[in-house]
Amino acid sequence: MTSPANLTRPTPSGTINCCKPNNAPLPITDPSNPNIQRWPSLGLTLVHNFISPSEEAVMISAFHAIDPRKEGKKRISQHFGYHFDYTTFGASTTHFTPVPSYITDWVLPRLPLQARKDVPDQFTVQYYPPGSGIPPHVDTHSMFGEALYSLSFGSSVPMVFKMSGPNDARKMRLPKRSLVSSSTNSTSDSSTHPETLPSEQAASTGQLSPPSQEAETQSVSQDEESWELLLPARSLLLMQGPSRYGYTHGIRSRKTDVINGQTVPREGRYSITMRAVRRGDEIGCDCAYPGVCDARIREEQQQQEPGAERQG
Ligand SMILES: O=C(O)CCC(=O)C(=O)O
Ligand SMILES: [Fe+2]
Repeated sequence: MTSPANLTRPTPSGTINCCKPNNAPLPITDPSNPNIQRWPSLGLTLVHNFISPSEEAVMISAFHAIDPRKEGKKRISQHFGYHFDYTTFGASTTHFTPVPSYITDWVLPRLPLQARKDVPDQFTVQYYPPGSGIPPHVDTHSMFGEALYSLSFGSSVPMVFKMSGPNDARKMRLPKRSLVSSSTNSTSDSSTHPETLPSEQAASTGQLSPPSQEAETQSVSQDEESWELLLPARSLLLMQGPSRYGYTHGIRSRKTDVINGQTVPREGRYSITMRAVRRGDEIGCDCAYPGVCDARIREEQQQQEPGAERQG
């Protein structure tokens, strides 16, 4: 399917190129590949038909071979690749869950990579039962490479984007809350969940309104500055630049979506979030969004600690 992504919410004018009728950002279709849409000012790329329907069916079966649950309200996560090490605040070199062949054979070789260091080595496969979502958040800046990938399958869903503001910055400075989704594979204890990064444990800075079950009830706010991007089944979303560092993304918990003017019941959706773990000296961030940057928040908090060395 190559239909254009459906943008159903308005965005404020400003740095984003907007369009009528809904004032939402318009994509540019790659002249040499109609499956690829880009929003250059946001750093977003959407690749339609990234996997085939038969590959999708195999991936769904593989997920449920590990966890048969399909009902319920909770997002279910499975984790593959390198685990986080809370002692080093980086990736463990020993704690690793083998990555399934559907990822190594079908997904990784097709990723649009800017650089070799962007090759993801941490994978979160999630199942969203119908009606469930993920609260708005910014994926941790310092611990992962810039390129964040999300492959959707099973069904389509609108993802909500919103430029972060003071309220998001304030939330990121609150003490950590429960963060865990329902995880079932042997490797999916909360310490390996990418939503529970060391930075969050220490400083509650990993993600905004972290994607906890408790927070699932907290719907993504319906305001004029947010807008939705329909992620079709079998499409790959790449977030870089402003969409990676400055915008929150999330999925509203709701039973139906309005897609192209039609009310459509939510179906079960799967996604694979793919990230490249940063190690050693690579850990850090100098983005243009310090309000929601875990590296900056950590610096602030270190300076506030009694006995911390103060510069100047
Ligand atoms: O399900 C998705 O497409 C996105 C999930 C996400 O934002 C995350 O795991 O950080
Ligand atoms: Fe995310």
